[in-house]
Amino acid sequence: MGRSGEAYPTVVVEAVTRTFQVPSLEAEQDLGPVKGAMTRVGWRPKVPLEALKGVSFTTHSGEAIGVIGRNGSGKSTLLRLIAGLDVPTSGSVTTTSTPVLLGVNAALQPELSGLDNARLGLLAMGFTPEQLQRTIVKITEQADLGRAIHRPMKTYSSGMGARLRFAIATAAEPEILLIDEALATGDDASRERAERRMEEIRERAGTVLLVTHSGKTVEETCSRAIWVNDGIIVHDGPAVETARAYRWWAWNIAQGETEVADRLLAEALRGSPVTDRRSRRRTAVKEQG
Ligand SMILES: Nc1ncnc2c1ncn2[C@@H]1O[C@H](COP(=O)(O)OP(=O)(O)OP(=O)(O)O)[C@@H](O)[C@H]1O
Repeated sequence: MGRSGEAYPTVVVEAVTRTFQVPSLEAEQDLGPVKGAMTRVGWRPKVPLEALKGVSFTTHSGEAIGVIGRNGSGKSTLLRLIAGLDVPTSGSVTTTSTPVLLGVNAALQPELSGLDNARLGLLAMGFTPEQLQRTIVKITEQADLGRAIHRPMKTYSSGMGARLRFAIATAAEPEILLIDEALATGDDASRERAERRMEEIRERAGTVLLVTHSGKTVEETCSRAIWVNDGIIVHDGPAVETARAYRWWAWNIAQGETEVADRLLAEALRGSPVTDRRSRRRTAVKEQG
């Protein structure tokens, strides 16, 4: 929120598309008799892959927004575009300040200790030596790795690495924090600490965008959620409502109930509330009993 307490826009995504040109064996089949000659000279036919097909939304100060969707739906591509690590094929992304992207693969050095990685991370983010001293203490507390902070990062479990990355990225107190699945690997205690930290960032009028497959994480940590499927936004609304609609759809996919899933997707796209018929049936049975 601004000084007046009003929420203000922090990220504006307008009609964004992103098309990748990807080599495809399928396209090679279509070449017919010239296929052998063409591929022998090292040429590989490419097909366009539309990872994002016209996505628009605006985030505001003080919002924590979950971006949910199944594998390959376009979530990470969207986050990379907002971070400025990639450019849209068409459309635009505008941000009020430089976002900090915290990814599971954030570039930390496996041979260096957690502490040295934290120092390097802060220097890369432009911290002065005095600021660095103060912030290192905060990172050590947030990561809560005990003496392991002095060990090389290559000896860390994936959850320990995730905790350190989260602590480094949030120490910068960014106005816009982008998190790609980093909370998924932590245990309950570290997830709670991470959630508290996200809450602090929101309270300082920051915006947090969290990419995840987990509808549950979104319900627990976010105020709003954007459900992305096949490069388009299916639903953008309150976190609990959107995450439940997504989870119910994903459950039906997992059960092989594709017709129900297709109907739910169509309803969500139309903006109508997605009915959880399963829970309604259970309630009815309970009432009868
Ligand atoms: N650099 C790239 N080159 C070619 N195709 C890409 C590239 N990055 C992403 N894609 C494709 O774009 C689509 C969306 O990928 P993206 O990584 O954004 O999905 P996601 O929703 O984050 O998936 P996941 O949940 O599995 O991480 C996928 O079909 C993927 O194969």
